[in-house]
Amino acid sequence: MEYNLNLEENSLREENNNETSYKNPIWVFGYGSLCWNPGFEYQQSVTGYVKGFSRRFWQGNTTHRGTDAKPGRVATLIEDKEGITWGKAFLIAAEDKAALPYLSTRECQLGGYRTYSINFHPRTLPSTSNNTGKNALLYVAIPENRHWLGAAPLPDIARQILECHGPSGSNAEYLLRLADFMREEVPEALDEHLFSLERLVRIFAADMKICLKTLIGEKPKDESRDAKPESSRIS
Ligand SMILES: N[C@@H](CCC(=O)N[C@@H](CS)C(=O)NCC(=O)O)C(=O)O
Repeated sequence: MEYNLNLEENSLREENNNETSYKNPIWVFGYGSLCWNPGFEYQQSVTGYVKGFSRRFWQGNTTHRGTDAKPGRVATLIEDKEGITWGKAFLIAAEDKAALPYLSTRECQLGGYRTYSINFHPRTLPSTSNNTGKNALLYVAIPENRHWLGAAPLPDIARQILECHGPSGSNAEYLLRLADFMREEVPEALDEHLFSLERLVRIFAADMKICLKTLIGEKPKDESRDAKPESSRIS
């Protein structure tokens, strides 16, 4: 699958993976672990969405939620003309010199993602008048990368997620915290792929008498400068 990298409103515009500083504050849009575990300092965050893409657990991962022997599955975006993907955008201060190098290592070097820019639509901040949203960096794994796994039957993906674990924790934590983020932040949004996987993981865990609470552990602390304690409901 080739991404149409031309400069249409909803397309991805590739950026230099190694760009580490910008003259102005810059938005980074997260739609996977960045939603609940950004791991970098930011000035503010806002829930929002991107158009023209859907989220899929089609990216393999051996450095955070899996191993070389048993790769896990993490989120990426695929082109979908009718798609809307909700996530969270983080504003990084222009003088911040740590966040982008951190993200480049975490996402690109370790995860096989590439850096793009896209228009995102904040839910609460006033979008620009012509409703094109705000420009943001985001990290997307495309099929040509070395970790790509691609589509598979949902039960197979769910079993893989339930079985895998890596240096950052269980693959199940990754899935369930993202589902939790969506329920808490965007209860009205439907993400059939995400919630079907969550349902299957919960069913398989019950069948195998796996305690998900133990598998998931404590939620990472928020790095925002005005961190508010967040409820982390995992049952
Ligand atoms: N780029 C997506 C996905 C990012 C993602 O999930 N990356 C993984 C694999 S490189 C990661 O950083 N995981 C950290 C973790 O699982 O705690 C996002 O915006 O959230």
